[in-house]
Amino acid sequence: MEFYKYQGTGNDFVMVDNRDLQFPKDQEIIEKLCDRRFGIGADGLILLENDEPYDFKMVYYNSDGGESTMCGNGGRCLVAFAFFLDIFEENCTFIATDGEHEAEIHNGVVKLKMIDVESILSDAEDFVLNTGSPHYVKYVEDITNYNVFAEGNKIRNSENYSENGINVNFVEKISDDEIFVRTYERGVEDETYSCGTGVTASALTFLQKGNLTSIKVKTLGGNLKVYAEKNENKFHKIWLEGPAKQVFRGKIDLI
Ligand SMILES: N[C@H](CCC[C@H](N)C(=O)O)C(=O)O
Repeated sequence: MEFYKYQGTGNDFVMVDNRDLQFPKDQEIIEKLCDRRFGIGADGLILLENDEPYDFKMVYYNSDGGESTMCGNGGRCLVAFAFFLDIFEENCTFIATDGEHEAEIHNGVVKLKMIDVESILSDAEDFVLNTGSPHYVKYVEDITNYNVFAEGNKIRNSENYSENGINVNFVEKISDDEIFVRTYERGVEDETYSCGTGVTASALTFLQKGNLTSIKVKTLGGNLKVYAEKNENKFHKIWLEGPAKQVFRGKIDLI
């Protein structure tokens, strides 16, 4: 099987052109392909499929092999992959588990439209919202020394969230228009170098307090930007922008 490896600010994915629908959608095979010792190694695996009238369809799996909800960085990488395959020229639309998305690519930077966010809930001083995947957002001090794995694992497996899981984002304000986000990801069950839907969720909790319509977001794997328009406590016209790169391509036997 031919595959491509992409990364979007360090969140990395095995990409497969599955327009012939030949890929075996088997949890053990996908988990093995994502294994960093016994397989290709990735945070997730993404299938590109056909789905008229859209330019393509996104099917996303976490590295535990389970099919999951929307992946923002994966969506950006899939747009770059579809562009590489000459599926579209500059702008595209695709369908994913959370609905349809528009996107554009310029010089390796992908701008992806995210779904509208109807509400931001509170859990004590923290926030809970869904940006295509479920996210918990907690503001902390000294984020570079914060124990993201231990604290993220605790919240993800706590009574309120253990059944369906949740991605846990830790945020520190850097300036009036920049935050730093680190994320413990559901289905990877570890910290990833960035999480697109998590960066989006974190950005919205920051934007809800002021009048900004965009914010810069630093992650371990690189820098992103989030644009959003507020309408009371709802957000729309939400865009996630950042680089998406093809790292290598290869062939692998699936058995
Ligand atoms: N692990 C997430 C999906 C991928 C999210 C992340 N990689 C992103 O870029 O949004 C979940 O199961 O909810």
